[in-house]
Amino acid sequence: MSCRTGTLLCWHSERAGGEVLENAIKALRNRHVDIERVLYLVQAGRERAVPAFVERAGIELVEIPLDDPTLHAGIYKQVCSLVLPRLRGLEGSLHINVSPGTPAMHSVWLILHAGGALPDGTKLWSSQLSRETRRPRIDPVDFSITTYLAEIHRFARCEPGLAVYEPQARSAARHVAFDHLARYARVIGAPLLILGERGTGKTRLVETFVATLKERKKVVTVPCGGLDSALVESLLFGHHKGAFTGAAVDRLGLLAEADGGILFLDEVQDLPQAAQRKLVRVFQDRQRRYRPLGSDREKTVDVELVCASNLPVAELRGRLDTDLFDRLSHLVVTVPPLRECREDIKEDWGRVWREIRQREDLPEDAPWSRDLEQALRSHMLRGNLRDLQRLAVLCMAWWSSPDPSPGIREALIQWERFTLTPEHESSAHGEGSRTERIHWFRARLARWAKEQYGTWAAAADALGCDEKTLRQDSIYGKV
Ligand SMILES: Nc1ncnc2c1ncn2[C@@H]1O[C@H](COP(=O)(O)OP(=O)(O)OP(=O)(O)O)[C@@H](O)[C@H]1O
Repeated sequence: MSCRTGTLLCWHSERAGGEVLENAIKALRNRHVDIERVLYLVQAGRERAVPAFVERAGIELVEIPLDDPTLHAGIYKQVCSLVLPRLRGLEGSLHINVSPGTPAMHSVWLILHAGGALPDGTKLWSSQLSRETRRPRIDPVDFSITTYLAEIHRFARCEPGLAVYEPQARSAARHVAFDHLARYARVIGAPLLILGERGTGKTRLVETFVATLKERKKVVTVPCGGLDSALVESLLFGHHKGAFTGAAVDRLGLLAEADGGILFLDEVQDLPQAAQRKLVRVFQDRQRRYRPLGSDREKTVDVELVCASNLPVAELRGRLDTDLFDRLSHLVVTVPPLRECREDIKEDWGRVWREIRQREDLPEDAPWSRDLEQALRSHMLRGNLRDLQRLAVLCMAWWSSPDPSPGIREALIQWERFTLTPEHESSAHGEGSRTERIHWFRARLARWAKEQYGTWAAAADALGCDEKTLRQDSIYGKV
């Protein structure tokens, strides 16, 4: 039988030494898995305990700094940042010997596996010496738990070009939102309402995460703001030929089109009142009954309802039919604005960049510099992901090689000059935390001075500061 080739991941065993690794490789070969590459993980500072053959055999030694090898969180964090990146673009299969190391090290492999963080098809193995024969053996670990994280990762791998949020958000606000989303999306038959400012990615979340979590591939998205109120009922519920003037042929309607999937009403507050009332009746019981226009027979569909709105909940209550609001307000998730998720901003920026980047001469990974970091960490980002998209496009337009810094600086100035939120929406004292307001004020002052005195040098002179400070200030905050 031919051998499959693969990569083996294994912690160094303090107790049993290099034998564990050698035995695991042999035992895998007996199972027709030929290990070509080994990532041998050793706690930083313990390298001297690593057997000499590891170096001779060209094994990749990965030193992992750990304050305490019994703490799951520390191990998890280090493995995510030091080991997982090495697995990108892996050829062949991945095998993990979960046996060596502390129990916490052991369980982190299981957690990563259940969370979908490892490449598809990764195999977990448990190695030991057979009690009877004293020969090495290796057994598959059956740990086929799947979590919503695993499902989302799988989705992201299927659609690599599409930017989707990382399910393991770093910020508390996003983490809580995704946790709620995962719980609520799994409730079958209950409408889900997703709130959030413009550009927080609600539509994409529904079409990806929510669809995956609900295990429904089809999502029929209805942008309610653009519907013609005279035709909306026929559009949603369908009609029979001759139901009204102009109904020349039968129309199935979006509800029927969504059968077996999700009907997603985006900006639900813009749905005309009559259609809202009719929807309440459709979703009042599990049978989802409705009557197409001009028909005397009821139809039933199997549809999950998801709605989204960028209005705050109090305002939405005022805009929606009372019964529809009551129906929709059982399961509500608010996607936080980007300014409340600063810890995630670098990843967000990276995803936006990769999705927008089209030219081969631009780097695949988003640029990152002190200027960019400061701007992204202090800008109000009222347009959320769309602000990042605008910055990415500007950076691409001003890109300069081989040193991109001047172009990025210019892009930041242009970015700050125009904001996606109209001026009157921001208060005279800025918005957000004290630090954010101070940045906002400094940015306005710097730009005002530049306009007033003509050049950065003259403006700095007039304000009694250095030019560099003033230029830096100008790219912070929101005008
Ligand atoms: N996780 C993401 N990472 C990067 N870009 C994203 C992500 N999700 C969505 N986008 C992009 O951000 C933009 C805004 O996304 P989306 O339309 O889903 O937001 P929204 O909250 O529905 O906005 P609106 O309320 O204005 O319709 C889209 O152009 C989309 O391509």
